[in-house]
Amino acid sequence: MASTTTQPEPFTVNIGTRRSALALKQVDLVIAELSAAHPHVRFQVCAVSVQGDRDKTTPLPEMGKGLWTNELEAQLLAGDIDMVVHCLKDMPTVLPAGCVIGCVTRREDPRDVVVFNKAHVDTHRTLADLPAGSVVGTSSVRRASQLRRRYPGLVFRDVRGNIDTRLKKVDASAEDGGGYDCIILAAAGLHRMDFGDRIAQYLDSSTEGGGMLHAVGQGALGLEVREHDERMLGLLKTVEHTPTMMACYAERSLMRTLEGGCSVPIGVETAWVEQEAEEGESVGKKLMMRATVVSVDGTEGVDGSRTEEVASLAQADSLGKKLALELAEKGAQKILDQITQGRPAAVKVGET
Ligand SMILES: NCc1[nH]cc(CCC(=O)O)c1CC(=O)O
Repeated sequence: MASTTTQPEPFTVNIGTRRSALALKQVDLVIAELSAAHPHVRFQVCAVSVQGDRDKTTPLPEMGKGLWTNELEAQLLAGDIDMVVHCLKDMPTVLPAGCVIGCVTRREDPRDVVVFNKAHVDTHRTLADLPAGSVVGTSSVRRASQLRRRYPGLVFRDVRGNIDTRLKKVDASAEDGGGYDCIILAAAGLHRMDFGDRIAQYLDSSTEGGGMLHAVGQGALGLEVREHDERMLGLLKTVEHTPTMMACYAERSLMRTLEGGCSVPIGVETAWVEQEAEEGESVGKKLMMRATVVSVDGTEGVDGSRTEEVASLAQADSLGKKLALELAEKGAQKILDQITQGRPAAVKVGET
């Protein structure tokens, strides 16, 4: 008797996304992973422009937290779409009721990088090569604050737009002068868009001459679904990258505890560290996390790190909370209160 295997019934999943080239590339990457695991599922991409795409003039810190996510989450809760692919770093640490992060996929390089305008590519390799008064383009308070602290002679100017727009703006500076000597971007976005050849310098805690810590969740993709949608939750389990999910959980817990938002100068770095197994001890996995909170003008900074065994999301959450409380006691809360209570920061991103 020939055995017959019943093929699962095909169905369609509607995936919500922003319209930017990076967002569409990221959805393609996720669909490729999901299709390999679930060949009977069809995927429909539903792209929309969101507040952060439409409003290109208001400085990001003044636009609130859900500028990249709110409209997509409304479609998810209305049942118009089944899932949303977000850049995890753009997701507020508290989600709307009824929404959950179904999974986090394998992380791209989480570091920030330096891209010089074309007039400098043969003479400048690092931020340390820039003379005082050079102009660095970034709309990120986190990036500007940390770099003001390490390179007090540099000038910071807002640069808005998607990756290709920002690359065009920095390259236009080579022709028309003014503009930017360099801009700061995420390695992940450039790698995914095949612009890796524009990267002159990677920035992290080990950068000679001064680097920076990346944004919470940077380089990772968060796949958001309705909290009781078991079919979607089941699909996503097959593309989850657990080490990334746990590390990002710890990072988001730190930011949630410090009540930061996407536009608050908090930087993090996480790494899984092997631990020597003591005689007879089971070898667990330890997660090292370092974090920094810097005043907008770069004159004050609080840094800390903590390493703990993390084998569950609860332990990841606890690590983030503990490090956040350590930073708060060391003075981070005072810095954050100055920013969030609307006290005019000494210098704002966008002022030259
Ligand atoms: N809204 C900006 C944004 N959100 C996510 C990324 C990079 C990709 C990622 O972190 O996964 C970027 C671009 C940048 O910071 O250069």
